[in-house]
Amino acid sequence: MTAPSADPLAVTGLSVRFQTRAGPVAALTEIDLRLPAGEFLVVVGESGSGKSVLASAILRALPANTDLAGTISVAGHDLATLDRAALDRFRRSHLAYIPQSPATALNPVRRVGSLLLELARARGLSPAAARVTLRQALAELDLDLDRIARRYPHQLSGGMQQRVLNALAMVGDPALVIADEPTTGLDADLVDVTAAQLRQLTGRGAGVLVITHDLRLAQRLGGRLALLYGGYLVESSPTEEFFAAPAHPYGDGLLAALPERGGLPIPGQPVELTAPPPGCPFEPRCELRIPDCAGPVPTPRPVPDQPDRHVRCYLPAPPMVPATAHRSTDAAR
Ligand SMILES: Nc1ncnc2c1ncn2[C@@H]1O[C@H](COP(=O)(O)OP(=O)(O)OP(=O)(O)O)[C@@H](O)[C@H]1O
Ligand code: NI
Repeated sequence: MTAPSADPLAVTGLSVRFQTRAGPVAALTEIDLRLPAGEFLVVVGESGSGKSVLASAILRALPANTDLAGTISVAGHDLATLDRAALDRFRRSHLAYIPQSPATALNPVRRVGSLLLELARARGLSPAAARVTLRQALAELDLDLDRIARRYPHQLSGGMQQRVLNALAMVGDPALVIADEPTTGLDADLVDVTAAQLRQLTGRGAGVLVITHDLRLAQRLGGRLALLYGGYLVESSPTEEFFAAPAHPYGDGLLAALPERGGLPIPGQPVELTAPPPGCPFEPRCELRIPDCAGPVPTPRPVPDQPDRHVRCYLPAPPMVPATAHRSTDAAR
């Protein structure tokens, strides 16, 4: 069912609008993304920037009050063309999804063991193979399949639920793995194991999309980084190059907010998605703004001399300086 040469994920011109009583919420606007096999795509951005909506859009799990424009292809398939049953089969067999709130992700009336084995078998494994793979993935995360098998999901702690879902992603050969904050509630050792497991998945050829607040985790995973702000993809860069010198002023601000880089929070408030500014969404908070930034929204363009980086920014020479360098004057104020 998978086209062999297709990327695990390709998103073109994706916009998502929620119709609410307060008016339309512009959760995502004109997003283009590509995730090749065997690579990481790390999505970062502050709370409300649209990260989880992106995951839901890819999974076609958005609520009914949603207008979606653009195309999303998973392993060469446009899921919009599938009916409910085919969509469900496709998701179970080709996709692994680690949701942001594991508590609501596991069927509350099913015992953990039989639920996990059923989900593992949907990825095409025999019962025996499913059991072996699950047992091993759980053991790496310090969980014993036999000890948790007869429990119900609510009888597991939040951290255990997170680990159960992370382990499930390791089963079979999903073409695309989407992990929304996979390290929530895990201590440093388990974060290490989780990073290693995600790396195993890329090693086996999966495309792995990781959504995270944890910039250190993003840096460790590498691959490419997609920076969201107010529902726009404001920068797309190799992760290493982003951390060396972000191209977008918002990226620069995020890094400057890290404790080890000065801990200066970005001034101002996130975008009001029911009434976004007419220009660049970051303009009201941007210390480097120029008159152009007030509108219209800049289109993505390659960073000068770095064709594998794209930025939505009017600055003729985007920051591209080691983060915090131009903020030192603020710190001295
Ligand atoms: N069903 C919905 N109806 C209306 N607005 C919604 C709906 N779902 C999400 N939103 C809004 O869309 C925006 C993006 O939400 P999203 O959950 O993607 O943020 P996020 O980047 O994942 O944040 P966090 O880091 O807190 O998880 C938010 O302003 C949110 O309130
Ligand atoms: Ni989220």
